[in-house]
Amino acid sequence: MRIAVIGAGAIGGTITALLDRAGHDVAITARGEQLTTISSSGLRISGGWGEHLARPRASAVLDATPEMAFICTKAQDAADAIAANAEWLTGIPVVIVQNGLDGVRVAEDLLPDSPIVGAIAVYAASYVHPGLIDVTAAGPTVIGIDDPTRRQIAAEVSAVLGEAMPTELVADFRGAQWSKLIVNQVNAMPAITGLSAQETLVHPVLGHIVTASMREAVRIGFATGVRFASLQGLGQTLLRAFALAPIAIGRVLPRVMASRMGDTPNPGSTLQSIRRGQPTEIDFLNGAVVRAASAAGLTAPINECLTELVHRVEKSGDFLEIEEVAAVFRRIG
Ligand SMILES: NC(=O)C1=CN([C@@H]2O[C@H](COP(=O)(O)OP(=O)(O)OC[C@H]3O[C@@H](n4cnc5c(N)ncnc54)[C@H](OP(=O)(O)O)[C@@H]3O)[C@@H](O)[C@H]2O)C=CC1
Ligand SMILES: CC(C)(CO)C(=O)C(=O)O
Repeated sequence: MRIAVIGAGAIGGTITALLDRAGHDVAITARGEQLTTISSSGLRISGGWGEHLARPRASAVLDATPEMAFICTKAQDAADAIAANAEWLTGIPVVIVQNGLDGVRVAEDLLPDSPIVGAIAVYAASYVHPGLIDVTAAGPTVIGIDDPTRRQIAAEVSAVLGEAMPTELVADFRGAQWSKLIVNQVNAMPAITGLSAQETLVHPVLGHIVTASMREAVRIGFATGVRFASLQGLGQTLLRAFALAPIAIGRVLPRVMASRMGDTPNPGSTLQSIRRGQPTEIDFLNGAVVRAASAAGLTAPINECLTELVHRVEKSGDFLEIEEVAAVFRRIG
């Protein structure tokens, strides 16, 4: 099948390489050194799904209409990326592989004549350098079948992607997005400290703060009527217990998440943006929790503080020492 991937980073690179390995004709949009390298030497994947050197067609924007497309940018870049390729994306299934809550709506607004399918990557990948993506933890791609008019198309997307990597269908995509938003509570601390997600989750002080932010996000979810769908072991029942439990007991959850990430250090996608000097997605992660709280007349001070600290590191380029982070959170209680 002729498939396009927009965004040649960790997730777009992984999808491209694995679809290429499965025998599909893949075109990828890329920029700068990543474009030059993929065009000259191909795109290599390593890690959880083995090694493969893919030879996709690479260009700055698409130049033909594929039969299916995957949008794999960070949330803040999706609108520009879709707009730049819109003429080639009209009328075909477009799959938005993105964290946060907004991806499907943004794509639907820009591509009213294309069936949009929401997807969530539940694996971890790192952009190592131009031409090389490393899968640090394998896992499924969760695909939404919540819209009955697009259920068949979502099933086709799952069948095609399923030839390349594991997929799961989920009826409550919004609930799955919220569960992933809770998982993404692990992203901020690596971006603030420069440490891996595993290091921050097991650290006595940083892990405590992540547990508190996660619990705050879960509580905001419940307070605003979210039904958490089952994703990575998280779901309504476990998260209800987590929301009520004292922090000392809740600490188990981030520790379990760290052990599930395995031994390869996972920087998370937010620290990867910081390392490349790019704007982060934090306004769509912890920031989404703050907005959900505010819309319901509530506050989410821990998520607000984490969002601000990530923006501080984004601007300065300097990571915070653990003691500095601890002092900030002591002040907000
Ligand atoms: N990495 C991970 O382990 C996981 C990531 N996710 C989610 O997947 C999504 C993608 O993340 P990830 O792959 O890590 O992000 P990356 O930053 O690695 O990749 C994003 C890619 O999009 C490209 N891009 C940015 N703007 C445009 C544009 N206007 N037109 C075309 N391409 C553009 C970037 O190019 P350039 O570098 O030139 O700006 C980059 O290659 C995010 O929502 C993330 O939260 C979900 C699960 C795990
Ligand atoms: C779950 C996690 C942390 C996997 O890397 C992720 O979704 C991300 O990096 O954005």
